[in-house]
Amino acid sequence: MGLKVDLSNTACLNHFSQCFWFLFFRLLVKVALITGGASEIRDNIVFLFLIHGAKICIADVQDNLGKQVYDGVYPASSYLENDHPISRRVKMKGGKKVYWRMQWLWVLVALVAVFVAMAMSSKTSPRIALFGAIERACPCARFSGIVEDCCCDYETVDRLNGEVLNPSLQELVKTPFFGYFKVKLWCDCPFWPDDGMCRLRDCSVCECPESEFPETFKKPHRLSMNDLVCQEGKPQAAVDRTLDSKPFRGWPEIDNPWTNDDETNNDEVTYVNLQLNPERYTGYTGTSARRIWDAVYSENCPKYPSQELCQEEKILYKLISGLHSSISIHIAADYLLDEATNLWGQNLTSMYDRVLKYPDRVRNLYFTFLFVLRAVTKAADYLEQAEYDTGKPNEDLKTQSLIKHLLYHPKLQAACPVPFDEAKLWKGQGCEKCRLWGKLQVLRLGTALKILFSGDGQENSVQMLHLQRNEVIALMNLLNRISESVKFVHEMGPTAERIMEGHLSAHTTLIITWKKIWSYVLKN
Ligand SMILES: Cc1cc2nc3c(=O)[nH]c(=O)nc-3n(C[C@H](O)[C@H](O)[C@H](O)COP(=O)(O)OP(=O)(O)OC[C@H]3O[C@@H](n4cnc5c(N)ncnc54)[C@H](O)[C@@H]3O)c2cc1C
Repeated sequence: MGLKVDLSNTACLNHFSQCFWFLFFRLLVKVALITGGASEIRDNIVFLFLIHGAKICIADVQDNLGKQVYDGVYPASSYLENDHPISRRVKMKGGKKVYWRMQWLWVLVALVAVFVAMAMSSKTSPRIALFGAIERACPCARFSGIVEDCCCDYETVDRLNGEVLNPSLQELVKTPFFGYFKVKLWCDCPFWPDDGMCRLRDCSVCECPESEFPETFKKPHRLSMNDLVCQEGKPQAAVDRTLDSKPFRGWPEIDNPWTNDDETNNDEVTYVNLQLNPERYTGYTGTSARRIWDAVYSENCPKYPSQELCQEEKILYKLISGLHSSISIHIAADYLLDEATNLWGQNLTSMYDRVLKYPDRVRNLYFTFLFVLRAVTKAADYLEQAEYDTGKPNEDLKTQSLIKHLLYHPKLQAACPVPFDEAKLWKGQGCEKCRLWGKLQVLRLGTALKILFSGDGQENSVQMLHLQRNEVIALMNLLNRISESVKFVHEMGPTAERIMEGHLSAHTTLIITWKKIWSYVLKN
């Protein structure tokens, strides 16, 4: 049959998409797509439905040759009216009942096909149940086994994070001790002139009045020189020491040699309430923001991804990348969706485009989490004995008990006692290479590095570790931030991937399907 139908005819297509059954079938196809049906079956279902819709559409066009083309909605029920070609044809074979039976047959066939597709895909892909409930499988089937260079597997990390770490950390960062951070927000950029301006109001930091900042934080505690044991004639290197039986000796005001920031100059520092300054989308984008990341990567990992990189350099790269992933996840988790209405929410597309699409970035996030967790557990004795005094005794007791709960939780001890084995790295004295990190200006990671690579790597060393109050605050907040990112990836990652990958394959499928319809129509 040499039927010529112009499928680009908009009236036809309008009518096409308004057909009730076609929409219903399309819904079923969507379910098949979301559940990740095997591509062959999925294509055929789409093809089948579109052909059915096309037949109705063709019949309409045939029926209206020489008449005015339809305008507006043509409801499905009108197929059953007397003057409609299909219902007329159906009536000749027994009237409306036969027609309806035909439609139910279609529905039955469609449902069977969808369930077969779901069953076939269930072995290989994470699932969404038919009515929207997310089945909690592994975060992404791709991430299983031991986290590279670490001593725990992905499943354990997700479980421990969900059951122990994240809930405790969320509580901990709300306590007064961990809620305030002393920071020098303004300093000259050593790399290029920068006005530090960004587009959104949300970019600016909400500083807190000095009166709100705990009094105890303002009294400096200087270590006596007896506490400092010189190493290679550099007193600043002497603060890097492993732990002894009485680790905590008050909060010192000594600069961290692993970072460039000098927060000890009290004239220029401001106090921020971290709860009022969540890490989220700030509108800091474009070349300015990207330039910073470029500088961070090129300064610290100039040869990446060359094979010549030594283990230490690879670790440095993974830490930066993991931190970068965590920041990107937070931006996506709390995004300004509509500036006009000030609507905030999750942006799963951004999360997918910036992080999930690149499995290495997810792996680096998990790696950084375990690295920082190891720093925290290694400093357990120190952190347990530290004073969390903010002048609010009840709150401070709670802080102390939360710290103990976190550090000595039996599940953590049992499942992941040594999240990362730093003993395999930086065995030599001094480790000038590691001091590259000083350029990072990232106090948080700097603190983790300071704990992990203090002293000469001997577990029994009696030399001392001294942490600033600000460093401990930064460290626990960092652990919490990465814990949030890992949790978000675990909970929302599969949905984001399914939506994004579904979109991509839906577009591809549609193009292929239109081609099939076109050649089918031409042949018949
Ligand atoms: C320290 C720091 C903190 C920031 N905090 C915020 C914030 O709180 N809120 C906010 O809105 N913006 C923040 N920004 C800016 C934000 O990180 C992005 O730079 C900005 O949103 C622009 O993003 P982008 O998509 O252009 O790519 P960027 O995130 O700028 O990435 C630049 C390039 O780095 C590579 N890359 C990206 N991610 C990774 C990864 N995980 N591992 C390896 N390579 C990667 C890619 O090639 C990418 O094109 C921060 C930037 C920095 C440097």
